[in-house]
Amino acid sequence: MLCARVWRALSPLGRGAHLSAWRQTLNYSSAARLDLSGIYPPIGTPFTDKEDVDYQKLEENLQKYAQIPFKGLVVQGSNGEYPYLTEEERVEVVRTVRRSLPAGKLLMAGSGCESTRATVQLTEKMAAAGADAVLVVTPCFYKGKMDSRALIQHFTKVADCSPVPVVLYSVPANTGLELPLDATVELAQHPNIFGLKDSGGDITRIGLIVHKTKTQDFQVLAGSAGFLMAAYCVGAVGGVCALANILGRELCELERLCVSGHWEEARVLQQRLIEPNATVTRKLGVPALKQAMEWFGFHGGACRSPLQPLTEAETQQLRRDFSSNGWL
Ligand SMILES: O=C(O)C(=O)C[C@H](O)C(=O)O
Repeated sequence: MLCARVWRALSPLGRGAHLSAWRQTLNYSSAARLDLSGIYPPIGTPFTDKEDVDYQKLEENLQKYAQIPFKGLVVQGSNGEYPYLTEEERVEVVRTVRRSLPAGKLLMAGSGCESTRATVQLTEKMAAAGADAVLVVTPCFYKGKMDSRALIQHFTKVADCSPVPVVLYSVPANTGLELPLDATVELAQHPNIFGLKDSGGDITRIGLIVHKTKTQDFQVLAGSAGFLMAAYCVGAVGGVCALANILGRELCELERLCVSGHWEEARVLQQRLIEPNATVTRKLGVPALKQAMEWFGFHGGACRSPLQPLTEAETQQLRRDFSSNGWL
Protein backbone atom coordinates (compact mmCIF):
# COMPACT_ATOMS: atom_id res chain seq x y z
CA MET A 1 0.00 0.00 0.00
CA LEU A 2 1.14 3.56 -0.65
CA CYS A 3 2.24 5.87 2.10
CA ALA A 4 -0.26 8.61 3.06
CA ARG A 5 1.71 11.38 1.32
CA VAL A 6 1.75 9.58 -2.02
CA TRP A 7 -1.89 8.57 -1.61
CA ARG A 8 -2.93 12.20 -1.06
CA ALA A 9 -0.96 13.30 -4.12
CA LEU A 10 -2.76 10.86 -6.46
CA SER A 11 -5.52 12.11 -8.76
CA PRO A 12 -9.02 10.66 -8.16
CA LEU A 13 -8.42 8.44 -11.23
CA GLY A 14 -5.10 7.26 -9.85
CA ARG A 15 -6.70 6.57 -6.48
CA GLY A 16 -9.46 4.56 -8.17
CA ALA A 17 -6.95 2.38 -10.03
CA HIS A 18 -4.85 1.92 -6.92
CA LEU A 19 -7.93 1.14 -4.86
CA SER A 20 -9.02 -1.69 -7.17
CA ALA A 21 -5.52 -3.14 -7.23
CA TRP A 22 -5.28 -2.91 -3.46
CA ARG A 23 -8.65 -4.55 -2.89
CA GLN A 24 -7.73 -7.36 -5.23
CA THR A 25 -4.50 -7.85 -3.31
CA LEU A 26 -6.49 -8.12 -0.13
CA ASN A 27 -8.89 -10.48 -1.82
CA TYR A 28 -11.95 -8.28 -1.74
CA SER A 29 -13.29 -6.22 -4.61
CA SER A 30 -15.56 -3.20 -4.69
CA ALA A 31 -18.29 -5.59 -5.85
CA ALA A 32 -17.84 -7.50 -2.59
CA ARG A 33 -17.84 -4.30 -0.53
CA LEU A 34 -18.09 -4.85 3.20
CA ASP A 35 -21.59 -3.77 4.11
CA LEU A 36 -21.57 -2.53 7.71
CA SER A 37 -25.27 -1.64 7.89
CA GLY A 38 -27.16 -2.99 10.89
CA ILE A 39 -27.01 -3.28 14.66
CA TYR A 40 -24.08 -4.63 16.69
CA PRO A 41 -23.78 -5.13 20.43
CA PRO A 42 -20.29 -4.32 21.71
CA ILE A 43 -20.33 -7.46 23.80
CA GLY A 44 -19.38 -7.51 27.46
CA THR A 45 -16.67 -9.80 28.80
CA PRO A 46 -17.90 -12.05 31.63
CA PHE A 47 -15.45 -12.84 34.44
CA THR A 48 -15.32 -15.54 37.10
CA ASP A 49 -15.26 -14.48 40.75
CA LYS A 50 -11.45 -14.61 40.48
CA GLU A 51 -11.66 -12.10 37.61
CA ASP A 52 -10.54 -14.61 34.96
CA VAL A 53 -12.34 -14.43 31.61
CA ASP A 54 -15.31 -16.79 31.87
CA TYR A 55 -15.38 -18.40 28.42
CA GLN A 56 -18.29 -20.69 29.34
CA LYS A 57 -20.53 -17.74 30.20
CA LEU A 58 -19.32 -15.89 27.13
CA GLU A 59 -20.44 -18.80 24.94
CA GLU A 60 -23.83 -18.92 26.67
CA ASN A 61 -24.33 -15.22 25.91
CA LEU A 62 -23.30 -15.83 22.30
CA GLN A 63 -25.96 -18.52 21.94
CA LYS A 64 -28.59 -16.02 23.04
CA TYR A 65 -27.28 -13.28 20.75
CA ALA A 66 -27.45 -15.73 17.84
CA GLN A 67 -31.28 -15.60 18.16
CA ILE A 68 -31.36 -11.82 17.57
CA PRO A 69 -31.14 -10.31 14.07
CA PHE A 70 -27.90 -8.44 14.68
CA LYS A 71 -25.65 -7.68 11.73
CA GLY A 72 -22.77 -8.95 13.82
CA LEU A 73 -20.89 -8.46 17.05
CA VAL A 74 -18.24 -6.01 18.18
CA VAL A 75 -15.70 -7.76 20.36
CA GLN A 76 -13.39 -5.56 22.47
CA GLY A 77 -15.36 -2.35 22.15
CA SER A 78 -15.42 -0.07 25.19
CA ASN A 79 -17.90 -2.32 26.97
CA GLY A 80 -15.69 -5.37 26.49
CA GLU A 81 -13.34 -3.85 29.12
CA TYR A 82 -10.49 -4.28 26.64
CA PRO A 83 -8.09 -1.90 28.44
CA TYR A 84 -8.09 -4.38 31.33
CA LEU A 85 -7.44 -7.51 29.25
CA THR A 86 -4.01 -8.83 28.30
CA GLU A 87 -3.22 -9.06 24.62
CA GLU A 88 -3.56 -12.87 24.81
CA GLU A 89 -6.99 -12.54 26.39
CA ARG A 90 -8.10 -10.02 23.77
CA VAL A 91 -7.17 -12.40 20.96
CA GLU A 92 -8.56 -15.49 22.70
CA VAL A 93 -11.93 -13.81 23.25
CA VAL A 94 -12.10 -13.03 19.51
CA ARG A 95 -11.17 -16.64 18.67
CA THR A 96 -13.92 -17.91 20.97
CA VAL A 97 -16.52 -15.61 19.42
CA ARG A 98 -15.47 -16.65 15.90
CA ARG A 99 -16.03 -20.32 16.75
CA SER A 100 -19.64 -19.73 17.84
CA LEU A 101 -20.70 -16.94 15.51
CA PRO A 102 -23.30 -18.10 12.97
CA ALA A 103 -22.23 -17.85 9.33
CA GLY A 104 -23.08 -14.53 7.75
CA LYS A 105 -22.68 -12.50 10.95
CA LEU A 106 -19.86 -10.01 10.98
CA LEU A 107 -17.17 -10.04 13.64
CA MET A 108 -15.61 -6.65 14.26
CA ALA A 109 -12.70 -6.82 16.70
CA GLY A 110 -11.24 -3.91 18.63
CA SER A 111 -7.52 -3.82 17.94
CA GLY A 112 -6.62 -0.31 19.04
CA CYS A 113 -3.53 0.14 21.24
CA GLU A 114 -1.61 3.26 22.23
CA SER A 115 1.22 2.92 19.70
CA THR A 116 0.88 2.47 15.96
CA ARG A 117 3.26 -0.48 16.05
CA ALA A 118 1.27 -2.34 18.71
CA THR A 119 -1.99 -1.60 16.86
CA VAL A 120 -0.59 -3.00 13.61
CA GLN A 121 0.54 -6.15 15.39
CA LEU A 122 -2.72 -6.68 17.26
CA THR A 123 -4.71 -6.01 14.08
CA GLU A 124 -2.84 -8.83 12.35
CA LYS A 125 -3.54 -11.15 15.29
CA MET A 126 -7.22 -10.24 15.34
CA ALA A 127 -7.50 -10.96 11.61
CA ALA A 128 -5.75 -14.31 12.12
CA ALA A 129 -8.15 -15.09 14.97
CA GLY A 130 -11.09 -14.64 12.60
CA ALA A 131 -12.10 -10.97 12.68
CA ASP A 132 -13.87 -9.78 9.51
CA ALA A 133 -12.95 -6.18 10.29
CA VAL A 134 -11.16 -4.28 13.03
CA LEU A 135 -12.39 -1.37 15.07
CA VAL A 136 -9.53 0.97 15.88
CA VAL A 137 -9.94 3.49 18.66
CA THR A 138 -8.03 6.77 18.75
CA PRO A 139 -4.87 6.46 20.86
CA CYS A 140 -5.28 8.94 23.71
CA PHE A 141 -2.68 8.73 26.46
CA TYR A 142 -0.76 11.67 24.94
CA LYS A 143 -3.99 13.30 23.89
CA GLY A 144 -2.44 16.79 23.71
CA LYS A 145 -0.27 15.51 20.86
CA MET A 146 -2.97 13.51 19.07
CA ASP A 147 -3.75 16.14 16.44
CA SER A 148 -4.97 15.41 12.91
CA ARG A 149 -1.42 14.91 11.63
CA ALA A 150 -0.63 12.22 14.21
CA LEU A 151 -4.00 10.49 13.88
CA ILE A 152 -3.95 10.46 10.08
CA GLN A 153 -0.51 8.91 10.15
CA HIS A 154 -1.58 6.35 12.77
CA PHE A 155 -4.74 5.18 11.04
CA THR A 156 -3.16 5.23 7.58
CA LYS A 157 -0.34 2.97 8.70
CA VAL A 158 -2.76 0.58 10.43
CA ALA A 159 -5.03 0.49 7.38
CA ASP A 160 -2.06 0.02 5.03
CA CYS A 161 -0.96 -3.04 6.98
CA SER A 162 -4.31 -4.51 7.97
CA PRO A 163 -5.39 -7.70 6.17
CA VAL A 164 -9.02 -6.83 6.95
CA PRO A 165 -11.11 -3.64 6.60
CA VAL A 166 -10.65 -0.97 9.25
CA VAL A 167 -13.40 0.96 11.04
CA LEU A 168 -12.38 4.13 12.90
CA TYR A 169 -13.61 4.54 16.46
CA SER A 170 -14.17 7.92 18.11
CA VAL A 171 -15.36 7.73 21.73
CA PRO A 172 -14.56 11.04 23.43
CA ALA A 173 -16.30 10.10 26.71
CA ASN A 174 -13.63 7.44 27.27
CA THR A 175 -10.63 8.87 25.45
CA GLY A 176 -11.10 12.60 26.04
CA LEU A 177 -10.42 12.98 22.34
CA GLU A 178 -12.65 13.24 19.29
CA LEU A 179 -11.32 12.13 15.93
CA PRO A 180 -11.24 15.53 14.15
CA LEU A 181 -13.59 16.06 11.23
CA ASP A 182 -10.80 16.91 8.78
CA ALA A 183 -8.88 13.76 9.75
CA THR A 184 -12.02 11.62 9.40
CA VAL A 185 -12.76 13.00 5.93
CA GLU A 186 -9.19 12.47 4.82
CA LEU A 187 -9.05 8.93 6.21
CA ALA A 188 -12.36 8.08 4.53
CA GLN A 189 -10.47 8.17 1.23
CA HIS A 190 -8.25 5.29 2.25
CA PRO A 191 -9.28 2.12 0.38
CA ASN A 192 -9.02 -0.05 3.47
CA ILE A 193 -10.94 2.29 5.82
CA PHE A 194 -14.61 1.46 5.52
CA GLY A 195 -16.32 3.47 8.18
CA LEU A 196 -16.54 5.21 11.51
CA LYS A 197 -18.20 4.33 14.77
CA ASP A 198 -19.00 7.69 16.33
CA SER A 199 -19.94 7.54 20.00
CA GLY A 200 -19.80 11.29 20.60
CA GLY A 201 -23.51 11.86 19.93
CA ASP A 202 -23.11 15.17 18.08
CA ILE A 203 -25.67 14.64 15.36
CA THR A 204 -24.59 17.66 13.31
CA ARG A 205 -21.08 16.20 13.16
CA ILE A 206 -22.42 12.79 12.09
CA GLY A 207 -24.51 14.43 9.37
CA LEU A 208 -21.54 16.47 8.18
CA ILE A 209 -19.27 13.42 8.03
CA VAL A 210 -21.88 11.54 5.97
CA HIS A 211 -22.20 14.56 3.70
CA LYS A 212 -18.47 15.13 3.26
CA THR A 213 -17.74 11.47 2.54
CA LYS A 214 -20.68 10.78 0.25
CA THR A 215 -18.49 10.10 -2.76
CA GLN A 216 -16.46 7.54 -0.78
CA ASP A 217 -17.38 4.03 0.17
CA PHE A 218 -17.53 5.15 3.80
CA GLN A 219 -20.20 4.12 6.29
CA VAL A 220 -21.03 5.80 9.59
CA LEU A 221 -22.34 3.85 12.60
CA ALA A 222 -24.00 5.52 15.57
CA GLY A 223 -21.89 4.64 18.60
CA SER A 224 -24.71 4.70 21.14
CA ALA A 225 -28.43 3.91 21.23
CA GLY A 226 -29.62 7.32 22.47
CA PHE A 227 -29.13 8.95 19.07
CA LEU A 228 -29.67 5.94 16.80
CA MET A 229 -32.81 7.27 15.08
CA ALA A 230 -31.33 10.75 14.66
CA ALA A 231 -28.20 9.17 13.17
CA TYR A 232 -30.31 7.20 10.66
CA CYS A 233 -32.04 10.48 9.73
CA VAL A 234 -28.71 12.07 8.77
CA GLY A 235 -27.41 9.06 6.86
CA ALA A 236 -25.83 6.60 9.32
CA VAL A 237 -26.18 2.97 8.27
CA GLY A 238 -26.48 1.34 11.69
CA GLY A 239 -25.30 1.35 15.25
CA VAL A 240 -22.86 -0.19 17.69
CA CYS A 241 -24.79 0.24 20.90
CA ALA A 242 -24.01 -0.91 24.44
CA LEU A 243 -27.75 -1.18 25.07
CA ALA A 244 -27.97 -3.90 22.40
CA ASN A 245 -26.40 -6.24 24.97
CA ILE A 246 -29.68 -5.94 26.89
CA LEU A 247 -32.41 -4.77 24.48
CA GLY A 248 -31.00 -6.22 21.27
CA ARG A 249 -34.33 -7.12 19.67
CA GLU A 250 -35.72 -3.67 20.41
CA LEU A 251 -32.73 -1.97 18.79
CA CYS A 252 -33.06 -4.20 15.72
CA GLU A 253 -36.73 -3.21 15.62
CA LEU A 254 -35.75 0.46 15.79
CA GLU A 255 -33.39 -0.16 12.88
CA ARG A 256 -36.24 -1.78 10.90
CA LEU A 257 -38.57 1.14 11.60
CA CYS A 258 -35.98 3.71 10.52
CA VAL A 259 -34.91 1.85 7.41
CA SER A 260 -38.53 1.32 6.34
CA GLY A 261 -39.47 4.95 7.05
CA HIS A 262 -41.90 4.30 9.93
CA TRP A 263 -40.71 7.42 11.68
CA GLU A 264 -43.60 7.91 14.10
CA GLU A 265 -43.26 4.40 15.56
CA ALA A 266 -39.50 4.79 15.52
CA ARG A 267 -39.75 8.03 17.51
CA VAL A 268 -41.89 6.39 20.22
CA LEU A 269 -39.47 3.48 20.57
CA GLN A 270 -36.39 5.71 20.45
CA GLN A 271 -37.70 7.90 23.25
CA ARG A 272 -38.14 4.90 25.57
CA LEU A 273 -34.53 3.89 24.96
CA ILE A 274 -32.83 7.20 25.75
CA GLU A 275 -32.94 7.05 29.55
CA PRO A 276 -31.89 3.40 30.05
CA ASN A 277 -29.15 3.95 27.48
CA ALA A 278 -27.76 6.99 29.29
CA THR A 279 -27.73 5.02 32.54
CA VAL A 280 -25.75 2.05 31.20
CA THR A 281 -23.31 4.30 29.34
CA ARG A 282 -22.30 7.77 30.46
CA LYS A 283 -24.06 7.81 33.89
CA LEU A 284 -23.15 4.46 35.48
CA GLY A 285 -21.07 2.74 32.80
CA VAL A 286 -20.03 -0.88 32.36
CA PRO A 287 -21.00 -2.09 35.89
CA ALA A 288 -24.56 -0.93 35.18
CA LEU A 289 -24.59 -2.54 31.75
CA LYS A 290 -23.52 -5.83 33.30
CA GLN A 291 -26.06 -5.59 36.12
CA ALA A 292 -28.88 -4.94 33.64
CA MET A 293 -27.69 -7.86 31.49
CA GLU A 294 -28.31 -10.11 34.50
CA TRP A 295 -31.89 -8.82 34.84
CA PHE A 296 -32.53 -9.57 31.16
CA GLY A 297 -31.23 -13.15 31.22
CA PHE A 298 -27.63 -12.67 30.06
CA HIS A 299 -24.41 -13.22 31.96
CA GLY A 300 -23.09 -9.84 33.02
CA GLY A 301 -21.51 -10.31 36.42
CA ALA A 302 -18.74 -8.29 37.95
CA CYS A 303 -16.25 -6.10 36.14
CA ARG A 304 -12.51 -6.53 36.32
CA SER A 305 -10.84 -4.28 38.94
CA PRO A 306 -10.50 -1.41 39.39
CA LEU A 307 -14.10 -1.03 38.09
CA GLN A 308 -16.38 -1.34 41.12
CA PRO A 309 -19.82 -2.90 41.49
CA LEU A 310 -22.78 -0.52 41.69
CA THR A 311 -23.77 0.88 45.05
CA GLU A 312 -27.29 0.16 46.31
CA ALA A 313 -28.42 3.66 45.31
CA GLU A 314 -26.99 3.22 41.80
CA THR A 315 -28.69 -0.16 41.43
CA GLN A 316 -32.01 1.44 42.36
CA GLN A 317 -31.46 4.26 39.88
CA LEU A 318 -30.67 1.71 37.17
CA ARG A 319 -33.83 -0.25 37.93
CA ARG A 320 -35.91 2.95 37.90
CA ASP A 321 -34.54 4.05 34.53
CA PHE A 322 -35.50 0.72 32.97
CA SER A 323 -38.85 0.29 34.73
CA SER A 324 -40.10 3.87 34.22
CA ASN A 325 -39.66 3.30 30.47
CA GLY A 326 -41.56 0.02 30.56
CA TRP A 327 -38.64 -2.37 30.21
CA LEU A 328 -38.78 -3.99 33.64
O1 LIG B 1 -17.72 -0.06 22.15
C1 LIG B 1 -18.62 0.14 22.94
O2 LIG B 1 -18.79 -0.56 23.91
C2 LIG B 1 -19.50 1.27 22.67
O3 LIG B 1 -19.19 2.07 21.84
C3 LIG B 1 -20.74 1.48 23.38
C4 LIG B 1 -21.02 2.92 23.41
O4 LIG B 1 -20.12 3.59 24.25
C5 LIG B 1 -22.44 3.22 23.80
O5 LIG B 1 -22.66 4.28 24.35
O6 LIG B 1 -23.33 2.43 23.47
